[in-house]
Amino acid sequence: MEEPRIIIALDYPNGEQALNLTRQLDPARCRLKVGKELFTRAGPGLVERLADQGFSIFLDLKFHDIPHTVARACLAAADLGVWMLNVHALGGLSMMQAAQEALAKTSSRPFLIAVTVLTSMDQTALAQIGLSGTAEENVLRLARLTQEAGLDGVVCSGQEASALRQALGTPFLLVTPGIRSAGTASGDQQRVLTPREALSKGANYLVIGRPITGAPDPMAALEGIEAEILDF
Ligand SMILES: O=c1ccn([C@@H]2O[C@H](COP(=O)(O)O)[C@@H](O)[C@H]2O)c(=O)[nH]1
Repeated sequence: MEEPRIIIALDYPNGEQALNLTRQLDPARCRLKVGKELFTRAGPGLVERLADQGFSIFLDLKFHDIPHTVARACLAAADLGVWMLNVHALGGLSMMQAAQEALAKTSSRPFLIAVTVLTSMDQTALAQIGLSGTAEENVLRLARLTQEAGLDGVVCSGQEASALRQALGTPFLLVTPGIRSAGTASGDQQRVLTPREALSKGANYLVIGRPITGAPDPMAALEGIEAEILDF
């Protein structure tokens, strides 16, 4: 079996609802993302439990604080046995370097990536926080900084994937939320792309939440997305 490209965002209000889905999943088929809601509700125990079951866990807590605090938080996350974790690139070069250096000393180092510009933000939202330029220009600048800090990749939208792949080369991971199949509701996501488009532009992983977790039949929704990207 190919390495799983789909990372299911387990954005549930409690551990039981998350486990109801994961009981039906095979770690060879998909990876899982635990974000702020589920982590705050269910705690690190659930993360360890899912990792012990063989799932690759992306702990999406988007650390953004002073370098010392972020480095310590990354160590705590790595101790949970996660596959991937992240920080905000807007925390700056020193913060990302501190996180990277802390994790370099761990025995089974998780991938460390940085969020560039949230996929829920469009040009207007960027201007509101004082960032000029297009989303792609901002994503590219922050991704270059992330690479300079020695991280493994970034979170970006599929829309920026080609430009990043061209500018930053192959080993750099591109993890893309804002994935919506044609005709699916975008919700609060502004920079969206279909699963096929994101992969064809160079994304390594697709982060997909509500299109699966909010579907009447989540397993059927997952199968539909898998069918869309069968040849990748
Ligand atoms: O820029 C970002 C960074 C993280 N996310 C997270 O991905 C999922 C997407 O969920 P959907 O339901 O498929 O929209 C969610 O957990 C976000 O916290 C993101 O969307 N954009």
